[in-house]
Order: sequence, then C-alpha cells, then structure tokens
Amino acid sequence: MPAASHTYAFLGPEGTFTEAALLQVPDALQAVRVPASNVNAALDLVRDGAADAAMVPIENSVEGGVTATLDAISGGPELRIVREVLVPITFVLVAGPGVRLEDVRRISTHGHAWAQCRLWMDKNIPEAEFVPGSSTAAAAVGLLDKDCHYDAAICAPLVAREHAGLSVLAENIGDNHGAVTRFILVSRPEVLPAPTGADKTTVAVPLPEDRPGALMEILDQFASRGVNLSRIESRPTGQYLGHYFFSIDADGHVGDARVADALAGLHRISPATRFLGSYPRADGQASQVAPHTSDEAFSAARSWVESILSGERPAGENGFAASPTA
Ligand SMILES: O=C(O)C(=O)C[C@]1(C(=O)O)C=C[C@@H](O)C=C1
Repeated sequence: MPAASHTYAFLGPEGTFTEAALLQVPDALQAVRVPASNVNAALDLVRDGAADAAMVPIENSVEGGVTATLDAISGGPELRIVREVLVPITFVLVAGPGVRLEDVRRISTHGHAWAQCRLWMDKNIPEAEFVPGSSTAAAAVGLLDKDCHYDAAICAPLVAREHAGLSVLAENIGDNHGAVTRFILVSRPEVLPAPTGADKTTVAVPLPEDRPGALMEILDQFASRGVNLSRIESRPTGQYLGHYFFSIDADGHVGDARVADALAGLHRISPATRFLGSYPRADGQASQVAPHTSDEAFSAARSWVESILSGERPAGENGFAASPTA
C-alpha cells in the first residue's frame, strides 16, 4: 500500500463520490490527491508512475457494474486492486441562481447517477433531457460556467454546500434510498495485500471460443473448491463481435489454497485469464470455508499425492475398510 506521502489519483473534480471514497483511506488524507477527468485518465496516472494508486468506481447496488472501470482494468498494462471502499449514495438536484424546478429541462450528471434517479425524473420532470457528464461534481460545477448549456445537475449534497452559486432544488432524489457504490483502489501489479480471512479476489477471464460448456467449466473451478462468487458480469473484449470476457469477484485470497487452486484451473481453461487482485473486503465479512476446502485439507491432499509419487507408504494406507483388529 502506498505510504502517507504518496500520490492518489481519483475520478474528479473535487466533490465526486469517488473523492468521498478516497477520503475513507487514512493514508490519502495527508497525501497528494490528483483529480482526473475520467476513469482511464486516473488509471493511466498509475500506469505512468505519476500516481501510486487511483480510486475509481466499480459497482453500484442499483445500476450494476461501472463498465468504464471493468474494461479499463481488464485490458492495457496490468494493475492490481489493493482495497475496496463502500459509499452510501444520496443525490440532490442543483441549479444556478434564480432557476426554479419548473424551469428545468436539460439535466447533466454521470450516467450512473442518472440511472439511479430515473423514477424521480419520470414523476417530477417527465420532459427531462439527460446531458451526460464525466462525473456528478463536474456536472454541478459546470453550472457556474456562463456558457453552460444545461439547466440543472444531479450531484452529492456536499457539492451544493461547497459552491455558493449553487442552490438545491430537490433533495434525496435517488430512487433507492439504500443505494451504495463500491469503489476500488488500484495500484501497480507488484502490490499484493496480505490475506485477512475476509478477502475478495477479482479476475477477468476471456471465454474460450467454440467450446460448448466453457462458462460452466469456468464456474465449476470455483464451485468445486467451495469458493463463493459475489459478482460476475460479461463484457465484450472489443476485438470482434461475440468475443467476451467475464469479470468475476470471488470470496477469498489467492493465498488461500482453494482460491489459488481455482485460479490455476481458470488458467488451464483460459490462459489469458488476468489476476486483478486479492484485497480485504470492505464489510469485513469472513469467507465461509467448508472443512474439505480448507488450507489444511488441500495440504493433506497434496502430501498424500506426493507420498504416492515418491513411493513412500501413504498415510492412511489401510483405507476405509475396517481394520481386522478393530
Ligand atoms: O460522478 C461521481 O461522483 C462518481 O464518483 C461516479 C459515480 C459512478 O461511477 O457510479 C459514483 C457514484 C454514483 O453512483 C454516481 C456516479
């Protein structure tokens, strides 16, 4: 993990939910924080060595995966997820001075924010037109520009509080009041956080082509080793029509024997599988491990095979038959 004097990039500008996620990382409070205009730009700062790590959104409880992030970390020079952060999401509708709710037609925000306020919009501003913004905060700050071509923005309450020129037209406009976005802190590939017992592992697995049951085989690598999946999404690789990869979050750490064995299985099936990191779960929830998938069970199984190969008398050679002297 980067030390306190390091540099963190994030999807900016100041006031994004991504910045709120970064501010949950204790090191980041004293560090240099560099806002980037999009997810790719934030990750490139890490790849180029200009930042030690970048905070980017990956998943929202209402709208699902942030495809810009899923795609950006799965291609290009390798990166590693070193931490995840959860942020509760609350939206406000803001406008410049003198604008009334009934005047609002064109509204700018991030696509994921717009998707989380659809029902409120249908009910309150049915004629609303979405103007895509690079982030919620960028859309809000854009209202202060004299050439702004939209009437209002959807952003975090904090942004409205920090800019005197913005007034709140409506509060709590998200359709799901329990919405949460998950963010990841991404570093260069040499970083691997130690196992904690409550970890998550992320991989990108290209689907082998023209192979019936390939997805079943991929899923079976996890299922047969007792590894739970918390997210699986298919994304086009972009190479040609019909070529997909799966972005997968699994419970556990690559240092856990069952996870390492599942990853080795994935690599046999799909050699271009990309390991994207093992890192502590934000909710601290420990993985459920069945006795036959524990590290001890894997170690005992390996020793048993090795003893067979070495010609030693394998422990438990008497097998399961009842001993005649028992
Ligand atoms: O625009 C922001 O404030 C962001 O941090 C991005 C983002 C996202 O990508 O989902 C983060 C949280 C909200 O769900 C809406 C937008």
